[in-house]
This record gives sequence, structure tokens and C-alpha cells, in this order.
Amino acid sequence: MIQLQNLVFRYHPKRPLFESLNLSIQQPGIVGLLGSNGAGKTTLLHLLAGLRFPWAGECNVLGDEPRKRRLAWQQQVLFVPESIEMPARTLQRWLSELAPFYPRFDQRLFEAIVKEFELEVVGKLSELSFGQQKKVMLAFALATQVKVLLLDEPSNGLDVFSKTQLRRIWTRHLPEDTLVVISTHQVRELGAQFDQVVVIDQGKLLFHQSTEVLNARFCIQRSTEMPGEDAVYYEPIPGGYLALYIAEPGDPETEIDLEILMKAIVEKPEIVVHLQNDQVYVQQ
Ligand SMILES: Nc1ncnc2c1ncn2[C@@H]1O[C@H](COP(=O)(O)OP(=O)(O)OP(=O)(O)O)[C@@H](O)[C@H]1O
Repeated sequence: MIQLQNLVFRYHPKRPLFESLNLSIQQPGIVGLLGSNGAGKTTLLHLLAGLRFPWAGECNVLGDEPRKRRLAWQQQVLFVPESIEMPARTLQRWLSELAPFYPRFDQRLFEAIVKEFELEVVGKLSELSFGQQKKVMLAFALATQVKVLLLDEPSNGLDVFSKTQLRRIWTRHLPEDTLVVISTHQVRELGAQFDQVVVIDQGKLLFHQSTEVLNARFCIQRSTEMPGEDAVYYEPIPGGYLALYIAEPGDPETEIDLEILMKAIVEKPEIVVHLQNDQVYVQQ
């Protein structure tokens, strides 16, 4: 569904952001796109959406080059930016203009999601709060049922209740054949929903793995004692330490803490974690 090969992208000729980025995502589901500030997550979503063009290399989404922005392709790929500014139109008018562009748009699904968000839309969309506008946009994005949905920080601006609602909505209403790529720093809030995790840093793909493998191969432990050398990474928390370990055969499976995993991968470059053929190699 997404294929990047030796992708090169620069904002400035002398400052490459992506020098040779490779990434292949061939299954639908929810992919968490993670990385530090400035790692290039938004830029990558723009490239996938055809809003920016590669300098070199291959960028392929749904079998086509995004930069061509063919009409039939645009009807299947939707990018939702972090900041939304809705127009001064009523919901009905806005929907009547936009929804017909998306062949699989489901009005009943849109209404069901708006209801689950406990959203009452009266007056012009531009008069809604930022969080309310974002909910309308997310409801619309899901109701289009496009094949590839690119969401930049979807939960930013949502209150704690709405974030819970969003997680429930995804679980209930995401079409089985849709790939959702979510760029986010909210890994503790959204991480449990990811089927795959992609971490980029300094223009490179650091990590791409399914959460199923991560849960099986790593474990997280809290302790009052400082973790020993067998910890891949640890950090102090109130009352002790939180540490990431390679799971031993027979260890009970735990749900991986993606925030710790990401810190381990990004903040300690001397630790390189490879997951190949379901084996974990840690180089210290
Ligand atoms: N329009 C632009 N012109 C020049 N440089 C840019 C532009 N947009 C982004 N950059 C640079 O590209 C790099 C990646 O930016 P990007 O917004 O893609 O990162 P990000 O991972 O989404 O960051 P954050 O987590 O802070 O949102 C940064 O160094 C940024 O300064």
C-alpha cells in the first residue's frame, strides 16, 4: 500500500531531510509514525499525500505516485493536518460540497461518529471550537472510508473524554481495508491501537515492526532497584525505575510501552535493536 525506496527529500538544497528513506507497508491497519520533534513525520505524510514532491527515489501509495495526484487516487487517499480551520459554512453545506468526491463516503457512519463524539453542530463550522472542528474533520475522514488515511496528530486539541471516544470510534468504525498512518507524540494514549510502529529519526527509518512482535519480544518492568545490565534501556520514575528488557522464552507477554521503546531507540543511539526473522539482536 505504501512503498518508499531510496527516497530523497530536502527543503534546502544543502540540508537533506531524507537521504535514502526506505519503507514498505503492505497491510491495512493502524500504523503509528513516531519520532522526535523535527524528525520529519509531517513532511513524510505530506510526501505520501502528494503535497510535497521527492527530489529522488520512489514514493508509491496505492500503486501510484502521489505527486501525480490523479483524481481517482485522490478519492482514495486523505490527509488530515494537525491544525484544522473549517470554513464559514453549515455542516450540511460543507458535506454536500465535499462528500460526493469520496465514492465510499457513508453519511450514516458520519452521523454515528458525530453522535459518539457527543457533538452538536449548529451554525457555521468556523464558529466551532478547535477541538469540535477537529472532531467534525475526523468523523468526516473516517466516513470517507478511503483506503489510505494520513492523520497528523489526530488527538491534539481533544479533551481526555474525546480521546477515549476517538479510540473507541477507531475500534468500531475503521474499515478493514483501510490503512491509517498516524503521526503522533501521544504514544501512551494511542499506542495500544497501533498494529505497526514506524520510528524515523534524522532522516532515516530507525525501526518498523508490528506491535504483535514487539509485545512478544520486549517486556517492561518497574522496580525500586536500579536495573542491571540486562536492561536494554531504563529511566527513573517516581519511586523507582521503568526498564525495557528483551523477553526471555516463557516470559508472560506484556503490552509494550511505546514511549519507553521509542526513547530507547532514539535517545540511546549506541543501542541498536534489530528485529529480524523474529529474533532480537541488541548491540551495546
Ligand atoms: N516549510 C519548511 N521549510 C523548511 N524547512 C522545513 C519546513 N517544514 C519543515 N521543515 C524542517 O524539516 C524538518 C522536519 O520537519 P517536520 O515538521 O516534518 O517534523 P516532525 O517530525 O513532524 O516534527 P514535530 O514532531 O515537531 O511536529 C525540521 O527540521 C523542520 O525545521
